[in-house]
Amino acid sequence: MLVIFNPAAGSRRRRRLARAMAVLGEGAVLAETAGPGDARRLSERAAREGHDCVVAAGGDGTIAEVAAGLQGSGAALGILPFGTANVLALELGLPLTAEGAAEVIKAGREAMLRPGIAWHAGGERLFVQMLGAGLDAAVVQAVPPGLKRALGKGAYVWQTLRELARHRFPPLRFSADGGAWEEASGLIVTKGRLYAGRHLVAPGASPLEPGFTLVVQRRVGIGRALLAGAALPLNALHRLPFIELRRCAAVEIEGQGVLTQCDGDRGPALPLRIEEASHPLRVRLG
Ligand SMILES: Nc1ncnc2c1ncn2[C@@H]1O[C@H](COP(=O)(O)OP(=O)(O)OP(=O)(O)O)[C@@H](O)[C@H]1O
Repeated sequence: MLVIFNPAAGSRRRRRLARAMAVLGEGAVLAETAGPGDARRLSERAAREGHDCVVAAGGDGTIAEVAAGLQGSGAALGILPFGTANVLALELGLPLTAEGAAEVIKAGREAMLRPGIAWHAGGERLFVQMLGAGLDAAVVQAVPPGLKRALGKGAYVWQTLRELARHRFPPLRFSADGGAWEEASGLIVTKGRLYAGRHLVAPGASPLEPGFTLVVQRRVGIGRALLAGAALPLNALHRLPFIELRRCAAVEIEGQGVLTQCDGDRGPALPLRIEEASHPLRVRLG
């Protein structure tokens, strides 16, 4: 088993890693990332070398990179949720303690995770939880890493307020399952039901099921964005009249000057097409 550790994810990481490694025992080998892209390269190599399980020790961005490297290999994904938001771990009901998460990996029970793939001009990008286009992506791309380490999720709230002062809400266009093109101010394409931690955005959705839920934001300006920000922690975003939920199997998105985020990290430039990854992935679950 290879454990791929992102030392830049979350906070209080090394002590937690040591506790998890103690539970995983001598069969677990540790590798550390030095920057973006490393987790994918390391997991690809681990799968080629025949590791049966590759563990992502980090946040959703690290998990997505490890999952991308394991595509089609048959190796299982393990998760040590050491990130800031840890949305996938919350979604799957994994323990957030180092020891608890390591016990789950060791126990070996599994389910099939069904990631999404965004095809874009530069290639493909796998995501395990969601891709967002619009204001949330502008926030993700602008949040200073130091602030994220200091404030955790609070850094996103702070950055959203700063971003609202300058965001122009450029419109995007999307087409779901080959249907007519529609306009929106923002779009979340999510596999799961949670967003930015434990906040409910797509009731009933699961990253273990095929397909996506579109969280379509219509004609949003500063007022509606503030309303959405207030509704999110109350798990009431989907009840707002300018939010529409829709299930689909594939979606195309385009838009000038609209940014994207993938699992909480900088996403690819538009236009892009999102569909199901061709290979589901074994994931260790409690
Ligand atoms: N050694 C490193 N130094 C700096 N950045 C790194 C390093 N290794 C990986 N990264 C990058 O760190 C970024 C953030 O990682 P990750 O998403 O796992 O943590 P997080 O943002 O704290 O958690 P979450 O996504 O759950 O909020 C990823 O884009 C990853 O590519």
